[in-house]
Amino acid sequence: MAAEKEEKGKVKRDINNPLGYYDAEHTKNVRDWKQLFDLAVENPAVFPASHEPDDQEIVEYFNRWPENLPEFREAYERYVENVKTLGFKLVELISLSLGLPESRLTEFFKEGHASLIRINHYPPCPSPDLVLGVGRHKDSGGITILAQDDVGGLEVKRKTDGAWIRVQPIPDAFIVNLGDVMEVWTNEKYQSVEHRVVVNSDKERLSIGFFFNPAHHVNVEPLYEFIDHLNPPKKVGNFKKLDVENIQVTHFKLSQ
Ligand SMILES: O=C(O)CCC(=O)C(=O)O
Ligand SMILES: [Fe+2]
Repeated sequence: MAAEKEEKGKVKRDINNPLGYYDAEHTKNVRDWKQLFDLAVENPAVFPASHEPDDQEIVEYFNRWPENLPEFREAYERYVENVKTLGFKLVELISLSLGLPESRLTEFFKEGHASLIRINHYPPCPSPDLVLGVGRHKDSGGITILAQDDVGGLEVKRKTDGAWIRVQPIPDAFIVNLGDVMEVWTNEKYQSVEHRVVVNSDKERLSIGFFFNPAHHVNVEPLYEFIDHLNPPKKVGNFKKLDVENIQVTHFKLSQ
């Protein structure tokens, strides 16, 4: 147990680099019942230095690799290559489903997309009615491709009546969520989905999210194809300016 704590300490997020292990994530100022490990997808990973809209500065972050798990890096790199390919494919299909050319949206992900992988571990919780694994939120980027084990706990909010609907785990299947950036591009034709994670008292749960984010220099605004006199632009702004939480790297609250 002590050795495990020491190993986690070696790969812990710090003030200079928000990637790595973290166990004090907050959603809407409430602490989540989970531990996480964040990794960048591109190398180097380039992000805005802050979420101030006028700040043009960028920063590069490096991944942390656990010393005692040499096979982790190789497995990660293989996973990333494949999930990235799937991400580009899905965004092409989303473009086509909107009546746009196949590459209309993927062009925003070229030249260093700011994508992240987050590995979530939700330990069993003695009071599952009092806390959430992750509080309600929307993902900020383009799309999220989520792998989960067979325990369950993810819930999405149904837009028609606000009810929380459990997403039943399906073996070997991914869950794909639309994020805020997709909602802005499509001028709200496609909307990001609110979701949360509930925990339980007897089983731990694992999930891995791939957050497919456009490149840091992309100005996220409604595409002209979705603007006309009946549909004025609903949200304008920069990716950095969006009211994001949870995954935007510049938005992380650092504990030290
Ligand atoms: O663990 C899950 O199923 C979802 C986690 C999540 O929503 C997130 O990390 O943004
Ligand atoms: Fe999420």
